Amino acid sequence: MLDVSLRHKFAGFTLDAHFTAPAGVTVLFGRSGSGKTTIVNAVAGLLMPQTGRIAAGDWVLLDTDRTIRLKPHKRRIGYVFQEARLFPHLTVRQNLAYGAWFAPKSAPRESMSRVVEMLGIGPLLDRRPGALSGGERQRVAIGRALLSAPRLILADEPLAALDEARKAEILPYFERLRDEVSVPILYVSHSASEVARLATTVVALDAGRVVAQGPAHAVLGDPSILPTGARDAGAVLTARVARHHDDGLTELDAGGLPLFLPRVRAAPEAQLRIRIAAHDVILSRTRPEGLSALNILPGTIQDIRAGDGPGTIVALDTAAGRVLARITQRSAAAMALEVGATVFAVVKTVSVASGDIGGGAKRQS
Ligand SMILES: Nc1ncnc2c1ncn2[C@@H]1O[C@H](COP(=O)(O)OP(=O)(O)OP(=O)(O)O)[C@@H](O)[C@H]1O
Repeated sequence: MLDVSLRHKFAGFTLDAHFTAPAGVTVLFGRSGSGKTTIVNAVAGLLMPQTGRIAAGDWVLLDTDRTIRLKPHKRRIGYVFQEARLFPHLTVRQNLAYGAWFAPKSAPRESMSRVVEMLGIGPLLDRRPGALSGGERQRVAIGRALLSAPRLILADEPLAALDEARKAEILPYFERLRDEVSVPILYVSHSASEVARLATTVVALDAGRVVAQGPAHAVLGDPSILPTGARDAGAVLTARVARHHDDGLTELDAGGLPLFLPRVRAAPEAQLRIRIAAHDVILSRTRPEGLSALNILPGTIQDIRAGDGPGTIVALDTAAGRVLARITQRSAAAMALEVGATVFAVVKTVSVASGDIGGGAKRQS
């Protein structure tokens, strides 16, 4: 468990952030300038906040009241940056061993063989970084961080420099880390898809303050938060793979409701997390018929939030979970939508991007 409490003033910007990161992935999520990097720098020890306390369990990194200020290299943090920053003259095996070299000898740590297996880097061990793809390099960097016996892993936009294919390659490894490693992971992102797939906990930031923190489905499903704006709005559902159909569709069971997606590579019974973008959802007052869309989720409206423009976000609770819909204020008025009303959310099967479907997530309540 990581506890962070920070206050720091720059000219024109005040950071006043307090949050707790339990096991799993805690994503610092907010638009540019909201304070993510300032927090990361304070946790890393590169910025000395005017007041603050940072502790990973009983390991105190900073406590300005008690004048505890550990130097960056003493903080026992495993870093994963945008670029892998491996030593080019060392093999993958030697780069991994370098991480372990700095771990205190008595510290509990992951074994090299487990880390190699978890990240699928066995075949790469004798290569040098120059002979690896960007995604492979990043997996090695994650391994190096894990082998340093960290109290905390700090991942600062680790996918930002990768193209979509490479992101898709790395995300499952972060999912495994989240589900199989007990070290808390503090992960910075401004990508709603990444947050939806990875976050155990979301810390939403705005102008230096934490505006919400909690499980991903609760924070992303709250239309009053929207850390990166209404365009990015989208709720997260958890569902189980029911069966694969011959016509290329996968049928999920989402709280008893069937949800059809283009073929998902996951075994029957696997638990998935699915982000449904709010702009891909259509609302209807009556159950639609004669429609090409396969997914129709009945629900009850919980909240209606008009934006600055012509749009409005409608939040509804369905048996599958919270769904957000972004529609025009004109439509909301024409349909006389109100809290408590029953509506049907229509989600096109092909609109759910493969990057928005993640594996292994246990729903936190
Ligand atoms: N050393 C500094 N001196 C003065 N102001 C600073 C300093 N560092 C950051 N700031 C200001 O603090 C605010 C938060 O910046 P920060 O880099 O933490 O945001 P961010 O959420 O990480 O943004 P991005 O996603 O663009 O990296 C910004 O307004 C920035 O200009």
